Amino acid sequence: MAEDAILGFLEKNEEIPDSGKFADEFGIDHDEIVNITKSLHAYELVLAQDIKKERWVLTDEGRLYATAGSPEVQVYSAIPPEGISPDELQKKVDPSVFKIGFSQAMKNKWVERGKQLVSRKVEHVDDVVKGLLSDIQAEKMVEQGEIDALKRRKLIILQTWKGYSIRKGPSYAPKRKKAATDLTREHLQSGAWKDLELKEYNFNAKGLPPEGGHLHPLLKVRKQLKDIFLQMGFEEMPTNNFAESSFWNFDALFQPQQHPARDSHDTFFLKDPSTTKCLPEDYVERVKCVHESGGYESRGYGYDWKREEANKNLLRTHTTAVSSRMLYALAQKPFAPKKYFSIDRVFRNEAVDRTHLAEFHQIEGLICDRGLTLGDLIGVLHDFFSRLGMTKLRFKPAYNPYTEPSMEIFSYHEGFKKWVEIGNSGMFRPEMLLPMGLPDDVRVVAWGLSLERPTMILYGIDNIRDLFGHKVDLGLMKKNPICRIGLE
Ligand SMILES: N[C@@H](Cc1ccccc1)C(=O)O
Repeated sequence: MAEDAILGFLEKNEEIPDSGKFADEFGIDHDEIVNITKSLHAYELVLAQDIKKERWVLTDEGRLYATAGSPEVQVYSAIPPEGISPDELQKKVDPSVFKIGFSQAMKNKWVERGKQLVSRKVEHVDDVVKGLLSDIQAEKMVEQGEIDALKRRKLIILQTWKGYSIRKGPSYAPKRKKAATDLTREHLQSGAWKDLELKEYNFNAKGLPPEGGHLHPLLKVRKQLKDIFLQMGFEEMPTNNFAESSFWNFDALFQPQQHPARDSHDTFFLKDPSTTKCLPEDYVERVKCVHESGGYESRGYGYDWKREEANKNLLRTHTTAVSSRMLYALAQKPFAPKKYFSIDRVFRNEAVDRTHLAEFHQIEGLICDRGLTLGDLIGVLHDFFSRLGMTKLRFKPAYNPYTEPSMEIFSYHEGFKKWVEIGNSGMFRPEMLLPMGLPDDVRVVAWGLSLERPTMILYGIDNIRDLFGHKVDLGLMKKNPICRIGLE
């Protein structure tokens, strides 16, 4: 509308001498005229020249008096012909104008103060100030002396007004063709493409920054944990076999064959191949013996151990299966102390809910050395978890078939204001280590935790399913751009 008005006016007239007056005449907001003029000027449809004008405008206070009357007249008018006590008068006048109004009215000698009463000194007053303010509002000429007085009373201020004088430019046309940014399907269908003016490409414009990859929260926390283990001098165990035999997953860990965890309700057994063919026979024999009748100062479980049960293949239910293989391999060589860790996927046949999934990740650490004690385990757990930001730890006696003593690990969560269980730990039993062939003064302290639990705590996620598949919130991932932290 402003554009049509300007270009249309210049079709018949030489010049718009003052954009301000033009805006008033056509009833268009001056800011709009200014914006359109700038754009028309940039495309040389018009030539615009700056004009600056200074003019007096009313302050907020000035605008108030221009309608309600000056404070001195407000005070004068509040005084009845018979006079009034100062207290009464004060009650009748707006408190924001009373003081200035009263002193101004005294100065003008319109009112006088007797012993008890304030009374009018003149019969009639003109509101000169109000009149002057209205004149300034209407941009009428006002004498310099009056201007100075109003300025001193902060009722008016000088404002610089900026506008343009506008003439036709070299590319003037009564109507501007809008340059299209895209060639659309509509342009093609309607035939408008034929005389379409396309906006030129701006090769200097900054493009959208390209998005690099981002680490999934689980990968990010896995990386942090891996770094912690490496800083503490741990070696990573090979964890690539999700499929494992019951032997390494349970039997080698002195987990009896009737244990409920070995039920198909808790464990996924493989159909094909359903059994393993390759186990170290003499070690299997020692494991069978320790389950059935003990040895190494143990009484064993006293049941009939079945090879078929140990042969059954399954999806590993914990990464302690990896640890049992590693410790057995270690026992086959002259003894050297070791610190091992693993972080990988495990599987449990569990009902899925907001805190359980049928597959998740386990973090496992173990230290194998002569003469280790429970104190060593507690010490290393404090070191490990404090590197994750968990400094307040508590331990609770627990039971695992393969550790004695065993401890659940709790950490105080400042946000939840409570102790939350974060892992499980213990010292591997002699019934597990001695059949492997480890020297009898070698002790192994170990602990395990899920990767999902600390990730959920760190990212404030309360449903484990939000960490998997299409449910992962991209906003969450965008917190971890790969370029900054590096892919492992
Ligand atoms: N394997 C145990 C964790 C653990 C590892 C090592 C020692 C003690 C406990 C679990 O699945 O919960």
